[in-house]
Amino acid sequence: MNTTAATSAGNGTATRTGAGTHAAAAGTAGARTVQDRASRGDTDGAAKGDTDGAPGTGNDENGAAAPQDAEALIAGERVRIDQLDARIIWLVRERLELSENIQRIRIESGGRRVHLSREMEILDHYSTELGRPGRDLAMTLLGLCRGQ
Ligand SMILES: C=C(O[C@@H]1C=C(C(=O)O)C=C[C@H]1O)C(=O)O
Repeated sequence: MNTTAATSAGNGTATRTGAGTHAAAAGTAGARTVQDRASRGDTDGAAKGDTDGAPGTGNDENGAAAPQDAEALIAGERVRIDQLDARIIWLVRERLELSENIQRIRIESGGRRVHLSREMEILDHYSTELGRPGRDLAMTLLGLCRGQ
C-alpha cells in the first residue's frame, strides 16, 4: 500500500508539502470579503470616493467603491482566489492518489477498477451540495481519478 496516502487517510495529516502553507495563508486572512475590507476602511485612498456623507467608507451613495479602490480590492481578493485554487489543486491530487490506491487494491484482489454504486453516491453528494454544476464537477473528478 502507498504509505503516503494511508497516512493521510488515517489521521488527516497532510503529507504533501505546500498545502499547509496555503491553508495558513488563507486561514489567517482577517477580512473575509470585499465588503469586510471596505467597511473596515482597509483600502488605500478610501476617502476619495466618499460622496455619501458617511466619513471613511470610501463608497458612493450606492455602496460602490471608487474605481481606483475597486481595482485594489479586486487585486487583493484575487490573491486569495489564487491561494484557494492552489489548495483545491493540492486536494485534487491527494484525492487522485487515494483513489488510485483503492482501485489498485481492488484490481489486485480480483475486482474491477470502477465501482458504480460508489460513484453514484459521490455524484449525489456533489449534486445535493452544489446542484447540476456540482454533479458535473464530480463527473470530472471521477474521470480524472480513474484515468478516463
Ligand atoms: C476509489 C474508488 O474506486 C473508483 C474511484 C472512485 C473515486 O475516485 O471516488 C469511486 C469509485 C470507483 O469507481 C472506490 O471504490 O472508492
